[in-house]
Amino acid sequence: MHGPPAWPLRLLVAANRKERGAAVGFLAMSSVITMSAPFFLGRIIDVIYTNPTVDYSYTLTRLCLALSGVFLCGAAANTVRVYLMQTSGQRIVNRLRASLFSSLLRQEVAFFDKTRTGELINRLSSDTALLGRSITENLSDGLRAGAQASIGIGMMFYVSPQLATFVLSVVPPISVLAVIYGRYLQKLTKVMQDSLAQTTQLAEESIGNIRTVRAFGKEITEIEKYTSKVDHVMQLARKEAFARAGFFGATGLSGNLIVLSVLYKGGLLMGSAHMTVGELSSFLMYAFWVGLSIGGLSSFYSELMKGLGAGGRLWELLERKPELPFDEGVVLNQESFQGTLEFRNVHFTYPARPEVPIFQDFSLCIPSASVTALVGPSGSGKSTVLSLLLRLYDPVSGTISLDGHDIRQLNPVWLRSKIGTVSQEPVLFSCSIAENIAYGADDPSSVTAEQIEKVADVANAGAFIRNFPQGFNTVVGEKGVLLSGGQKQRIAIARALLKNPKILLLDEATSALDAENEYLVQEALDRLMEGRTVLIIAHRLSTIKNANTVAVLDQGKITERGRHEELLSKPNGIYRRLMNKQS
Ligand SMILES: Nc1ncnc2c1ncn2[C@@H]1O[C@H](COP(=O)(O)OP(=O)(O)OP(=O)(O)O)[C@@H](O)[C@H]1O
Repeated sequence: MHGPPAWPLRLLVAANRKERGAAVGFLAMSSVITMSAPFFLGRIIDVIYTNPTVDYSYTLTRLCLALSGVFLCGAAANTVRVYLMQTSGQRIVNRLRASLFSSLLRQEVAFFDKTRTGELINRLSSDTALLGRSITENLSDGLRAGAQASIGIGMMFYVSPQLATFVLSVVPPISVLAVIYGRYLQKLTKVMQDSLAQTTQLAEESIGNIRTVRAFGKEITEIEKYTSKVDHVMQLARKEAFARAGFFGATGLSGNLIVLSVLYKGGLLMGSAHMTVGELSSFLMYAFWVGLSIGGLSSFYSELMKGLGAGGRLWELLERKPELPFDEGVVLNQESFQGTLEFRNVHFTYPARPEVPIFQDFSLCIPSASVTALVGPSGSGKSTVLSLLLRLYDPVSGTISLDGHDIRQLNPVWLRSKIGTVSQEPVLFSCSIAENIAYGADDPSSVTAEQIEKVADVANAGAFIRNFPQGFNTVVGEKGVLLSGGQKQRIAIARALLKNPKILLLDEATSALDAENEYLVQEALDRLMEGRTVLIIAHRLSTIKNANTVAVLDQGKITERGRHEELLSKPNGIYRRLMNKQS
């Protein structure tokens, strides 16, 4: 098991104190009442047996009525206990989910390069529920079984110490069996939850990419892959079922054997007049309850082991410290913030692929309030430059600075709040267009409809949005599938306009838009770029020609830098070759 074993208990302690106290109180009450029943029932039997007292029917009625009242209280206490445990259980699951989600979203981007979405979703939905159930409802049932077993055993000794000693010599072997079974279950659950996580991963990927799956006609392949994953889960479930069946068979058998041995030994004791029939009946009922409670305890134990099996992975994720800081560091004041960016002797490899160097001695200055166009062959690392500026990754060595401050010293949340991005394939959320645009603001709820319409107009998006029947309330579908590429881009530009950042990172679309769309997007981009520090991954000649500087990225470093015409005039320049190839 990972992490300190006491942590599920910590979670439990975190649940509402009053509720917990009340639940334990009601638990004690219902257990005591349930366990007093056999004693009084034994008394009643003795009353029935020794019938010829004067007040026979009066005593019997009174005893039965009193006992019914007590049972009623017991039932009420039990009802409240179950209710409280169920609600506090859900609260713990919710809290667990919220903390896990919050821990996940703070992780560095490299973590998501290595971990798959479906797996994380499974941890969030299935593992949390399993663990939550195991430490609440199950714990409550377990406590009850424990309380009843101890009271029962105590009462057995009270009623007949001789018989009790005889019976209890049978219990230890069953406990050993339970421990072995629990260990096995804990291991199995870990494998099972991992396997379930893989299944969710596969489903998430196929459903999320249904267009690609359909275009390649791979539905059947995907279905087969999914089925085989599900089959694997089934195999594991079968193993668990087998162990469970054996275990429960064994405990059931030993329960019956205990009852039989009580009857046998008790019969002998009664024959030698050491016990009354009422006492033997009470004892039998206690033995029966103890048997049931021990059964309950073993299922509690096995459920707990399952919870701990699922909990180990959750714990790893909950406790994981992001490798890059999330919201700490220096914040530059408004006056000293200019927006000059500089890479100096940067070496970089992706953490997921440390053996492949992307940048070696990469240096580049991006002056404030000017446009720098970045060009270079495909795969040369242009998008990586943008990722490093957003501090999605840290360089292996060298520095990246903003106005002379190493960005590793700056607060990443502040840094990103000053940077706007529009990528080739802008990602929209499956909400309304207005909400998608407002996403750019620090506080989306304070953005007015007028502000949204204004930026949409500046981004040349207002007209087409108003043409939709639902206007700005049109829902764009998952990742914006209900919009065209050019429309998505203009919405992304409006979003960036609303953010109004000093620094702008743009990735120009390579895919050709039609002339009309192209013009509208270009005009919107030009308006967006005005007065900001811009780094643009440029593909279009017009963008390159208009840039204040063109930087050529090749083989992990900037090889040439200057205006378009200057670079073109170099006879053997890489830029010249690149441009020739393009045209
Ligand atoms: N998250 C990642 N983990 C590991 N390697 C990556 C990652 N992202 C990109 N790479 C690798 O880094 C190199 C540079 O990729 P990058 O996307 O920066 O190139 P690019 O110049 O923007 O390419 P293009 O013009 O085709 O978009 C590529 O070889 C790519 O395989």
